[in-house]
Amino acid sequence: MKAAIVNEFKQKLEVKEIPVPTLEYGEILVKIKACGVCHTDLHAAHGDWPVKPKLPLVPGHEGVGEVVKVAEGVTSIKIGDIVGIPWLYSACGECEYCLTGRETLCHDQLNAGYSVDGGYAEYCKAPANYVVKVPSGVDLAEISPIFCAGVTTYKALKVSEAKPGDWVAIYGIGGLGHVALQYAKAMGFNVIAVDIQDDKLDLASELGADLTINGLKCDPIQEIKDKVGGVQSAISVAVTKKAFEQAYGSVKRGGTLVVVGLPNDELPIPIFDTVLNGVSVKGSIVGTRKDLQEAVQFAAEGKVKTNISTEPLDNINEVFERMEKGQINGRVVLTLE
Ligand SMILES: NC(=O)c1ccc[n+]([C@@H]2O[C@H](COP(=O)([O-])OP(=O)(O)OC[C@H]3O[C@@H](n4cnc5c(N)ncnc54)[C@H](O)[C@@H]3O)[C@@H](O)[C@H]2O)c1
Ligand SMILES: CCCCCCO
Ligand SMILES: [Zn+2]
Ligand SMILES: [Zn+2]
Repeated sequence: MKAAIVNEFKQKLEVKEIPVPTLEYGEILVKIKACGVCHTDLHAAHGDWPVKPKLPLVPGHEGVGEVVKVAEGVTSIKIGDIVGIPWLYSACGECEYCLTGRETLCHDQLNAGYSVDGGYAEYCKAPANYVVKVPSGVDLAEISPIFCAGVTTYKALKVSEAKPGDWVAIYGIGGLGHVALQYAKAMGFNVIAVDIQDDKLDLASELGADLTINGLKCDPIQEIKDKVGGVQSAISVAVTKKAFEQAYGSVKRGGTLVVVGLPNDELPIPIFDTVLNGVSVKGSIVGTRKDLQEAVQFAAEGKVKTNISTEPLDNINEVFERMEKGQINGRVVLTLE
């Protein structure tokens, strides 16, 4: 099968023929139709983070497609089902986290497109118990980004504990941020979109943002204080440290910063201000299978619409170059025949 392979960090991916995965007990084989390109895939290809991915690696954790084979032990999925293979590829199912609805914190989890091969390929295998079904009648390229960008930002908004009517700021209106603001609106929040590129902010306005701020043209902290007195929650899904510092400074007393974006950097948090203002800082990683089912349902009902452009798998290196330059508005989705 055709696949895009990371052989070495910071080198171009190689698109070549590799064997179709063989199934083990409880696994399914999915013919991938579409796979969104998450900035995490670029971090993986660059070896940006302290925990490195396997090499060689087939990236991709927004892969969706048709089940073409099921192994012994599979009961929940059948041939012909349409499913997605998310970041949470598998977990142990037995630890304190798996037993309390926090499987994304499982120490024994595997991650698609990072610790095991993912969706940048014609076929991808996965444990049947950790894929999530796609409702019928849904466009596969459009639903693909929900399998990471969607579930991650939906979960982050839940983690923020904002209430309907609260002001919420989304820093970084890229693949994650452009769906984050839609989930926020659907959940009843007032939304401020912050980015450093006007085309992203134009998209944010089209998608329903109540206020947009270009962080290069003014100080978002001051602007947010002047306009709404600070936000109850700030969700940072940007890729540079500056956004996280600004997001922290935007949060009003008793509010929450949810850290989602993953520049390999530090976030200096002022101790005195954090205590005096009773500010919470929470990390949030993807979402559980249940969160994903809910996030998919929002999209299937038209409450969230991904802004996508499609590219063939062969163009992945050009797509990564554009992503690195911040030239992708919304999400690029790789399509496979
Ligand atoms: N925690 C998780 O579970 C999780 C899940 C998915 C992605 N991520 C991470 O989230 C980050 C974003 O992913 P993506 O696919 O949306 O990336 P993207 O490249 O599509 O979007 C990043 C956005 O950040 C904006 N940005 C950059 N600097 C900024 C600044 N100073 N202020 C405001 N905006 C700024 C860019 O203009 C762009 O719009 C990545 O680091 C990715 O690894 C984390
Ligand atoms: C810690 C890495 C989290 C990445 C989630 C999928 O983009
Ligand atoms: Zn991702
Ligand atoms: Zn576990």
